[in-house]
Amino acid sequence: MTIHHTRPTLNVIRLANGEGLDLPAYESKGAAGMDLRAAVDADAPLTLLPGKRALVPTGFIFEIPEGFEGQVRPRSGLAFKYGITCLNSPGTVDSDYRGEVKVLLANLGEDAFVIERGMRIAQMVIAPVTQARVAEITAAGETARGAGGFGSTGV
Ligand SMILES: O=c1ccn([C@H]2C[C@H](O)[C@@H](COP(=O)(O)OP(=O)(O)OP(=O)(O)O)O2)c(=O)[nH]1
Ligand SMILES: [Mg+2]
Repeated sequence: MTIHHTRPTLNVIRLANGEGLDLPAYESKGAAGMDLRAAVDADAPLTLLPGKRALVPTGFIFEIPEGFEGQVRPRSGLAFKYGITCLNSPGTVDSDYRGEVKVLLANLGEDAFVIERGMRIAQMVIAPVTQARVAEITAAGETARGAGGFGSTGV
């Protein structure tokens, strides 16, 4: 992949429960997201029953650079094979958040899913964001679309 811009640095702080875990990493040269690993106890894998959700620790604090966000997204393989997804997808990690990043996994499959320590459970995309100024006005500007939406152009 040709990098067309300066790569921001993501500072990470390893927590006690992250001891020994691989750093979040891009698994291929052009991967959009870095994979996040489950920091569950090695002796106590987490069993996610069908229809249930769980907040899974990653073992790290991330200092998301200002002007960016972390988007926590499902891994398509886990979704396809087991129905495992991120309930709040995409999860939002704010640049001023200094707590442990966690992944809200949900099991939409039919079978129990066991999450072992170090398993790659989700991926995080670092994406630029803009904070808009909010300005209240009295009438919206006219457009051809107007108020048409939700299928107004056909399906
Ligand atoms: O998948 C996620 C989503 C969020 N967070 C953390 C980082 C984020 O900065 C914070 C707040 O997330 P969000 O704004 O989505 O949740 P909220 O319900 O609005 O909580 P808050 O009132 O703390 O903003 O929770 C995670 O670790 N993982
Ligand atoms: Mg919030």
